[in-house]
Amino acid sequence: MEQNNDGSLSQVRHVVLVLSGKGGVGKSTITTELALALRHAGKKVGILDVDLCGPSIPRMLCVGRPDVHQCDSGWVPVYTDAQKSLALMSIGFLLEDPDEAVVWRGPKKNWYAVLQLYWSLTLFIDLFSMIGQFVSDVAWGELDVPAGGHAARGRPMNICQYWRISKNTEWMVPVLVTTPQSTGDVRREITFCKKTGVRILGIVENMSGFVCPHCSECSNIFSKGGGEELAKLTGSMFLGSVPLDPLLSKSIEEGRDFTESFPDSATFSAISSICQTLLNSLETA
Ligand SMILES: Nc1ncnc2c1ncn2[C@@H]1O[C@H](COP(=O)(O)OP(=O)(O)OP(=O)(O)O)[C@@H](O)[C@H]1O
Repeated sequence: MEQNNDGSLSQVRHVVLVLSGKGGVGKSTITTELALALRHAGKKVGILDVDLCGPSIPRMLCVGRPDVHQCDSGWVPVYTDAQKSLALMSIGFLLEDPDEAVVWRGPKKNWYAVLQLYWSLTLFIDLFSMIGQFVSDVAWGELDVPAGGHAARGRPMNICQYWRISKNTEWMVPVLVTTPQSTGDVRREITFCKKTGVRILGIVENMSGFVCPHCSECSNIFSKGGGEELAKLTGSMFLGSVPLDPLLSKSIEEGRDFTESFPDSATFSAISSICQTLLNSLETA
């Protein structure tokens, strides 16, 4: 397994894991938008979507459910552009129906019984170590930044543990996504990262204020600044905040590239600024 790991990720410069303490706070959105922003910055990027509970990144990038195949070095990711600068591999590509129970498509079908068993017992640990193997089973080729492993909610840290076991801790650079008020859940993830020696790249506060679709003014409908506060409290870097923007959710629903469609928006500036801070931290690490 380790050999495989080294092979498939040997030409990948950085691995950034996008985590949160709970569901629905915008892991997929932040992963997708950061990947697109990195691509705009001229980087070659890959996304690994390991959200078993509802892989949504293929929809966000408008790639549907292509038939994926394996080459000698693993699963061949799907490229979202002609220049092959944004690669995507999603666990959803291997499922019969991503909207239904976990049932692998094609050759992975023999996992079905095992997965069903683990699913019903909610014993995710072995399931996630299998996801860890999935990470190393993708033939990424040469990439600057795979912006995520988008980790499934629930037990994302099992993926970190897998990497630790694989002696690749230096790749583990989590970006933690929080909403302004749900910082307690992320705090637990930070504690875990610190205890296990996993380096934290920083915190992103998502849904930070609401952008009015009529006048574009941003109002703080919830409290603001929880992410920055948490960063200070835990000695982590604050990467920036992204507002709740109806134009962003519309772009995501329609599979359109927000960074291309709304380059003059404040939300785009926020995403670009996070992307730049991320790149600087990765380069100076
Ligand atoms: N900044 C934002 N502006 C507008 N809509 C957003 C923003 N962030 C997330 N959303 C919307 O919120 C919903 C949940 O986001 P997303 O799927 O990215 O969360 P998640 O943490 O990946 O969820 P899950 O844990 O279920 O996988 C989506 O409909 C997404 O379009």
